Amino acid sequence: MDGNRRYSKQHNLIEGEGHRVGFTSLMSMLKYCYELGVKYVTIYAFSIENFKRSPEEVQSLMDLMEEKIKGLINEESIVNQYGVRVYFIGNLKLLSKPVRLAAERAMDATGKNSRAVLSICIAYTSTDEIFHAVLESCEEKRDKKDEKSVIDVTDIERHMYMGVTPDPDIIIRTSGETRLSNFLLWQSGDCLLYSPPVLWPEIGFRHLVQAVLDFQKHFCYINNQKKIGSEV
Ligand SMILES: CC(C)=CCC/C(C)=C/CC/C(C)=C/COP(=O)(O)OP(=O)(O)O
Repeated sequence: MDGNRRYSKQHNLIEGEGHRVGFTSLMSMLKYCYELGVKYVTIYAFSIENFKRSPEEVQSLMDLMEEKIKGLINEESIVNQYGVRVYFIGNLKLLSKPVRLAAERAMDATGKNSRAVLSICIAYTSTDEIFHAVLESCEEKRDKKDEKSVIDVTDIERHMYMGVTPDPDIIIRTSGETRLSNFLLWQSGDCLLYSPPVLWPEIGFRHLVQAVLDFQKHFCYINNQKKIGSEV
């Protein structure tokens, strides 16, 4: 969700307002996704790197997160309207207690929803996720005194925070940026990156449709290549 602060500046809004408008865009995009039948959506809401922003900005973002996470479990929220199970993904120990508790409550409250899955990456970076997964895999081997003492890829994947969802088909990053910024590096090997030239608060239905069309074009090409036996 790139570009919230630039949107604030461009529209002479007070600092932090861009993130509020960004949250409204997020809710609209989720509604479009669920209406189109997208079952898994993962959002990059706050990276471990984001903790390096000014203490005031971090605090105001955490306050916003707490407020919005609590709102997610209201009866009329999109999450409940569409039967969405929510996961918070990342190094949740790094969050303040109120945000962590709100996240845990939202995961509990939506635990029985099964029509779609929303994974919210918060205090997340991909390298941190991979490091934790490798560490936990090694500890598991050590504790179980497994005769097969070497870890393999399936061990690491079982311990990924993202183990609750399949690998993504499309990553959408706004404001024309084509960097992954430490997001889903392990999971995005075969993924389309779509980068519309708008700030996150300006994203709309047409961008989602374009992303899906690009994806379909890309995979038609790959499937045709497979049919004629070429290397992809
Ligand atoms: C509960 C829940 C899911 C809440 C989400 C709240 C929300 C909209 C968070 C976005 C935070 C963020 C760092 C956005 C990136 O824009 P930026 O600050 O990097 O903007 P810039 O690219 O213009 O600097």
